[in-house]
Amino acid sequence: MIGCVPTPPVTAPSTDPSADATGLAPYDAVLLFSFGGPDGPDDVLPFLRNVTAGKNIPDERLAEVAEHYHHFGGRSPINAQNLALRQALEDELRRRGLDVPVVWGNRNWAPYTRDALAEARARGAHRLVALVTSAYSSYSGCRQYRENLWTALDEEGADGAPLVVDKVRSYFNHPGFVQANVDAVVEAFGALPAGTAWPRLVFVTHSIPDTMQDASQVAGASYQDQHLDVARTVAAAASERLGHAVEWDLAYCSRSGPPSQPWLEPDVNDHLEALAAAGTTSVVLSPIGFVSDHMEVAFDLDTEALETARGLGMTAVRADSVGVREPFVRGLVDLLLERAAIARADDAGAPRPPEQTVGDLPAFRSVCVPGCCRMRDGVDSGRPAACSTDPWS
Ligand SMILES: CC1=C(CCC(=O)O)c2cc3nc(cc4[nH]c(cc5[nH]c(cc1n2)c(C)c5CCC(=O)O)c(CCC(=O)O)c4C)C(CCC(=O)O)=C3C
Ligand SMILES: [Fe+2]
Repeated sequence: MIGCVPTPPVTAPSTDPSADATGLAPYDAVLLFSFGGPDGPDDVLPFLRNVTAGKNIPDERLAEVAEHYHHFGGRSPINAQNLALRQALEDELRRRGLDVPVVWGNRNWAPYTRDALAEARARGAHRLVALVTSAYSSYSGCRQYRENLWTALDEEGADGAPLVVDKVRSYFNHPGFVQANVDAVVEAFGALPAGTAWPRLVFVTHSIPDTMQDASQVAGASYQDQHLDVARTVAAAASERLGHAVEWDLAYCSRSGPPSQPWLEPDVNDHLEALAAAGTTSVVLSPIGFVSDHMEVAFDLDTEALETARGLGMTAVRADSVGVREPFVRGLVDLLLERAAIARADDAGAPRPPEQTVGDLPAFRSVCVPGCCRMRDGVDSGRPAACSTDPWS
């Protein structure tokens, strides 16, 4: 009936690829691969030392970040969130008749990557597919995970045949991730108190050093451009759902280098001040740079940025990150199946299947090119990394 046509979903309904009998073959386990976080006050300092080893982070910044964790009882929400995601993935895999274990490992805290690989081996796995809990490509969200994985594979496989691990592409422009963000933004608009002025939508992500931003372009589109692509797509879909044009910006949080080192700007707090000065009285913050409401969201946004907004007399609501929202979890399982179909095509020397995307950018590579996401423009981090065609891997 004309006039009752529902808004087309961002996710194009697809035939369920798991209907194909090959399922996740050649993979026999899934690695949920994350950052890690402290489980109690005694973990905070050793965790921070793990994260910042070899990094140029001033001591004052470390002390300040330790305080963020202690403010929440010395415990990051990230581990419980990863357990919930693992459960949601297992449930969705079972729902589709895909019976493979999901093991969980972190770069910076227990359970470590190496332990997860050992668990997968104990459960009979030989070849794993890894899902990184970072949707975007840069040294921090791609290569650093692959370097850690290379080391963990080397250590875990020291006494026998190493496991093989392939990685799902950076999935910022996968329909499931985008759809879950659209849903969260639309809900956040609905959560503003009645009578609030039409808000500005401020997308937020983790700041990175300008040098890392420059280096990220090797992957095809820079870290910043990946976010701008998602922001545009989410804002357009949200405008359509809300029946009103949404004006948006991209701002950054969690900068941590020395002040002399340029990082991506504007900082979300500075940006809120600029918006207030220009007459904006209400905002929705959408943390598109993060997949769960971990410490960077709980502290930098919910504690700091919302406080800044209140101090400026603004009405502010934070949209959820994608977490275990259904379109996101479904999308991750679609990505696992997509990666398996790519592996089968590559193994057979056959053409790869099409990959689903939304927005203006193409699907990112499943196997990174040499030097992908290297730390500094023109200079490799000098460490071998898994899941790439680097000559040493
Ligand atoms: C792009 C990006 C993501 C998103 C992609 C992804 O999710 O991977 C991310 C996520 C996270 N970052 C996290 C925590 C920290 N990040 C730090 C430091 C840094 N992050 C960076 C970038 C990113 N970080 C960078 C360029 C640095 C400087 C040092 C370096 O070059 O690596 C530091 C050191 C102290 C500080 O200076 O803040 C901490 C404690 C947690 C855990 C939260 C929890 O515990 O709940 C998570 C999920
Ligand atoms: Fe990469």
